[in-house]
Amino acid sequence: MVFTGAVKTFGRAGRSVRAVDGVDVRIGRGETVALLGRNGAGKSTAISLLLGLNAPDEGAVRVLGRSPEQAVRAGLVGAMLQEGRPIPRVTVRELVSFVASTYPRPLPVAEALALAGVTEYADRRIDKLSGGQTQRVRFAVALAGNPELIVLDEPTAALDVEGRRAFWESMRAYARRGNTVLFSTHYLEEADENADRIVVIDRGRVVADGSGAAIKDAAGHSQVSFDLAGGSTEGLDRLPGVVAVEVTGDRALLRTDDSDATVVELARLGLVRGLQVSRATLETAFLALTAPGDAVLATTAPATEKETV
Ligand SMILES: Nc1ncnc2c1ncn2[C@@H]1O[C@H](COP(=O)(O)OP(=O)(O)OP(=O)(O)O)[C@@H](O)[C@H]1O
Repeated sequence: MVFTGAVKTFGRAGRSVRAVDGVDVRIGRGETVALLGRNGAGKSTAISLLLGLNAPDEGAVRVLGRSPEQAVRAGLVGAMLQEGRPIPRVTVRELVSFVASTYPRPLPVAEALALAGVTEYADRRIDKLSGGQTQRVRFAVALAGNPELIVLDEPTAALDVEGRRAFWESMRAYARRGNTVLFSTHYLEEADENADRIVVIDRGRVVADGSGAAIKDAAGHSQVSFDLAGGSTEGLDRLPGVVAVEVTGDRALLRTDDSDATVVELARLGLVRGLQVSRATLETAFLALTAPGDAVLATTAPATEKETV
């Protein structure tokens, strides 16, 4: 799956929004990729381009070597979108069987039900299920055609903790079969826990692309603080890794992109009283990347060695 300089603008000249503003992303076969961004960042619009629901104004989007429309028509792409269709008054098994019958090479129905974790209530009517159960039925529907790529737009938005856990377990079982997954979320932990790679999107642009660890390293500085105990602050900004120094009262706070090196040098200097280290989190990185105003542009190595979907 490849976005090449993709642009999608809504509205007329003068009052237009570039919802997707020059996106270049390549996803390899078998990868699980999270599209992470705040509300209105452009995630759903990017997904609509991928599914052929919208056409890019500029650039191109290709899926499995075809146009998105062709890939969807060939049953190669399954999707679970935000706006739920009305829930039919049929059983789970009836719905999944019907959807499977419309594809050229569907999954056996029992397999789709098992993968989505809905076997237990397969003979219940969908309109009698809980929100979490319904969401997993929607996942079973997306799997029914045996797609190679599945696209999930904020799949766990309305789920409680247990519902989320169960949902991600199902998603990972599907990914382990060698399939490709792209999901959007604004939950950082979900992206970090369930994706091999995170693409952070902000104001329609990709502002970071890499593993959770790489994004943390690139944009989220660790903090090292210690008591000055009356000592001087001279030279602290030149310690290894240090990118910023703040002093509050008698406490120094160093922002560093290599906390180990900073701590080793502080220890050598004997500056260890009340020493505390807080590691960069994906959250600090995400906030830095999507800060209002000029975003910190930090794109980490996106190159994938896997065959492109
Ligand atoms: N059909 C449309 N007409 C006009 N503007 C739109 C349309 N769809 C999206 N937009 C605008 O494009 C921008 C990106 O929206 P999009 O829905 O892609 O973001 P998102 O990251 O999916 O947000 P959320 O997390 O809230 O779902 C927003 O400013 C939105 O208002």
